[in-house]
Amino acid sequence: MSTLIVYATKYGCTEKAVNRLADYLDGETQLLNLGSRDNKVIKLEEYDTVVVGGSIYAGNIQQEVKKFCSENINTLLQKKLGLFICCGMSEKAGEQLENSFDKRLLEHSLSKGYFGYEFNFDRMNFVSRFMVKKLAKVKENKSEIKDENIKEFAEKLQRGEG
Ligand SMILES: Cc1cc2nc3c(=O)[nH]c(=O)nc-3n(C[C@H](O)[C@H](O)[C@H](O)COP(=O)(O)O)c2cc1C
Repeated sequence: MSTLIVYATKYGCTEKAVNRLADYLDGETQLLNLGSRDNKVIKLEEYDTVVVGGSIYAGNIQQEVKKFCSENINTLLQKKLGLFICCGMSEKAGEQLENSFDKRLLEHSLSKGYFGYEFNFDRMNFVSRFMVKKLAKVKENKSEIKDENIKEFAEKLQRGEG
């Protein structure tokens, strides 16, 4: 199995999560950070499995992820597909995941995951810090990456079950 993991991250949480996912997947795995400037040209046709995900800001996934999905939807619908998000409000994870991806991709995906969250105050600007303190009621750095969820996601994807 050759897998491409496509993701976007603002403060690095999603990057940590996809590195863990790569460890749980068999075969060759390649990472594509949509926010990075020095990406190699990726040919989606070369992968039989594609995982797409990112983190949630103001209820939605980053624009780069939306753009990638809409530009490649027909190819993604031919792949073994996994979709995931990282987000701070775990009780809203299901709803926010459904908001983030096209219905056809959600229906086609073999595995949908919630990979947890991090709040990294050292890297946030003043406005973000203020919003997180007010809305999430968190005041210091916190890391809650859900290793069990990532493992389960990888297993489901590899079993090929919906
Ligand atoms: C300004 C800001 C807005 C956020 N908005 C949401 C939100 O609407 N819903 C949510 O569940 N989490 C929200 N979060 C939490 C992020 O999704 C979470 O911190 C995530 O782990 C960040 O991942 P990243 O470092 O890969 O970008 C927000 C965080 C910040 C800093």
